[in-house]
Amino acid sequence: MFIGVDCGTQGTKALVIDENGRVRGRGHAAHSLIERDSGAREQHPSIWVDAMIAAVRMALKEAALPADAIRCLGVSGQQHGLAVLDDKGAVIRPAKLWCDTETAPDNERVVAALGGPKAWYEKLGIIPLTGYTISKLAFLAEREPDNFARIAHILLPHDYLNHWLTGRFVAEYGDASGTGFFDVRKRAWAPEALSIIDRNSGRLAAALPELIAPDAIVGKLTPVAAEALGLTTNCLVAAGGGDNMMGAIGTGNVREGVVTISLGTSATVFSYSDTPVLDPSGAVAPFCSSSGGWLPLVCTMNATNVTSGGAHLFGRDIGFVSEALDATAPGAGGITMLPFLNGERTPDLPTARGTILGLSAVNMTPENLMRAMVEGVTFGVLAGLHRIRGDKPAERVFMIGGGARSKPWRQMVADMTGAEIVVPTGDEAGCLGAAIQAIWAYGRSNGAGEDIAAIADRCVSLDADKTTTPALSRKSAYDDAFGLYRARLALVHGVK
Ligand SMILES: Nc1ncnc2c1ncn2[C@@H]1O[C@H](COP(=O)(O)OP(=O)(O)O)[C@@H](O)[C@H]1O
Ligand SMILES: O=C(CO)[C@@H](O)[C@H](O)COP(=O)(O)O
Repeated sequence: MFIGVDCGTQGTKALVIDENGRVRGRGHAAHSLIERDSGAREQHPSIWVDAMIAAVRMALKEAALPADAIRCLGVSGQQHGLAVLDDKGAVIRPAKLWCDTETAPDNERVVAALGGPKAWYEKLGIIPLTGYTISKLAFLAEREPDNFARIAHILLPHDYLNHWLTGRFVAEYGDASGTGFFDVRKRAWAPEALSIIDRNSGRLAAALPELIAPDAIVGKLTPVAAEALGLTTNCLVAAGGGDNMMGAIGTGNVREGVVTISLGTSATVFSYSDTPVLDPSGAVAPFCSSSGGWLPLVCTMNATNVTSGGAHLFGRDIGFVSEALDATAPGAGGITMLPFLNGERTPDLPTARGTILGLSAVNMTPENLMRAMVEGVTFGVLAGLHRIRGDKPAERVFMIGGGARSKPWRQMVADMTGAEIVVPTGDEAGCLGAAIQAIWAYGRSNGAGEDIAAIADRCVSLDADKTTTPALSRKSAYDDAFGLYRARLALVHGVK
């Protein structure tokens, strides 16, 4: 038996599976979020640990297995967050998250310091956008010098959890490729990027965790971790990775041609590649996969935070998202929402805020407004899909994340993209991917040579009830609404 844990923005999920991917138990615990008007979005790493313990214990209880049945555990984590520890291993301050836009001026400074976007593209293959880890380090150097001076360890969220589980400081390529101090072509740390932040960059370079391969074992659970989780110290911990990298594995997106859309707090679109995919515009993130290749990805910062916020605003629960979509027609009666509540990464508008356009006395209903929020989020995904696929339409797309639970939202994505939408069974693709990677790493540690694609083929199955066929009759209404969205985006923000 294997466990996959996914530390997302709004909560931690856990899944116990057998070696064929059959789900034996599941658990969940919510996270709180520190939000400030400045664009700050932060979480204390201790809440990730507490939520992981609660989610794993819940999943184990449902699985009703003895503690020693679990061979290996893998952790998937929200990307880009910065956890900094001092030389005693204590957390210095709350982690700034992937959706933190307070660091927008720091990112501008970082990009300029190496010679601008073109120089970044040529030297490291990546152009930092607000949200990547490097601007968070620059923020600490500039605005919190006392905290900055104490940094002895730099960790991403899943690295922090791996450290708590095993005592080791390690990172793997996929998640590390989203830091901005990583050379995505060479798959190695890039200390020259750290020298932008601190002339004494040797100190920061020494604070980086050791890089390990995605099929490596980090170590065994420490006695403290084993006791807290209800497992034994024989349980191994796999490398884990960023949540999109694990979502890729959990949808079999480990070979070319597969496309995945994730509707979590963020929305992402990604598709595996055997070779680096580098974008001189910076809009497609040139990340590495956690299965041995690369994972070009487009991320928008505003997805289910917008839709759940909307439902809350109307005094309703999350079911209102589906109800409103069922009650209204494509185009939301002419209302467009530019949903940039957190500022936005794609398009690159970190200091933007949300806008609603096209209201009239007739169309201004809670249902139309809710639909405009969902459409605004989904148009961002559609634009991302076009960037990833160019003019090659996708015939089939995996949809994952909390938003994939909504039937009419799945239909909307099918209708807009013209693709058949499929959803993996088990509901939690990030957890499933982490557990599949754990099977892979456990096998390797025992001398087995099974390929990750073969394990994914065995473990990923489709939830037949959720397969959704596009309705061509709605396509032109969505094309018109997308045209209006783009025109209004250009009008308000001057971008295409
Ligand atoms: N049936 C549903 N319809 C629409 N949205 C949903 C539904 N179920 C869950 N969600 C949304 O999914 C969110 C959680 O998604 P998840 O992928 O777990 O996010 P994260 O990984 O960022 O924490 C919830 O906060 C909620 O907004
Ligand atoms: O920043 C990115 C990807 O580059 C986000 O996708 C985060 O990884 C957060 O994921 P969710 O909490 O939305 O799953």
